[in-house]
Amino acid sequence: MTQDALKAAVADAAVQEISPWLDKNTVLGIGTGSTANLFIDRLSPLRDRFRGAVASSDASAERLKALGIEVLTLNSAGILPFYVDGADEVNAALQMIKGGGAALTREKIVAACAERFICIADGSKQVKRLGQFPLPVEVIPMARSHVGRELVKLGAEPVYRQGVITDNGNQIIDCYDFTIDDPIEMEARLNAIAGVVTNGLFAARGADVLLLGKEDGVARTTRR
Ligand SMILES: O=C[C@H](O)[C@H](O)[C@H](O)COP(=O)(O)O
Repeated sequence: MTQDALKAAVADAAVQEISPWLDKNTVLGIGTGSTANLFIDRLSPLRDRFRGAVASSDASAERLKALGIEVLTLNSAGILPFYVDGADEVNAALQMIKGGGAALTREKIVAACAERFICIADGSKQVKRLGQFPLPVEVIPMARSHVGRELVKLGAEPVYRQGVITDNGNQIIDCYDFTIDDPIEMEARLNAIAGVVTNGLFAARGADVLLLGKEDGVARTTRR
């Protein structure tokens, strides 16, 4: 199976996962990226069964609207029953690295408002140890060099993601060759650097359910 077929399989599985819980008041949290896009596409035939969605990026909001799904602001939506999103890496504890598409900050905010985070990913995203994928850090532009120096002190090799401006008007630094022994501790340490908006470690608040696409089917794991 191709990677796209595995992504499509987990998008289907996520629709099945949430479908029994939909009603006219349901507002869903929706992530960003190629896997989330496939989920959005599969959600559109069900649009009359739920109220709408909060999107974690302008791109996802546009896709939802184009398919006739109402997009609400997070402030008007309140607590969301589900947040469905992809990941760049996910470990056995369902902690993740996200932000390959630069949407990490809004993803973290929408996920924080969700009762259940459903991570949908093809099998290539599963890792024993987080950090082979360069960890994205969103920074206030004037702080970029300062944050870069602090990241070097923490053992990372920071690389400015040229030409990328986030939906929040900020910049991204990717951390290469980064040893992450304790994801929860590192998530907090990085967020404490002045000028960091957030980082792509989703460890303190990992996923609650992982739907992982493999050759022999979709494996469902819940957080222990
Ligand atoms: O900023 C982007 C998000 O964190 C994505 O969820 C992540 O990069 C995975 O994207 P994809 O489903 O395209 O692999």
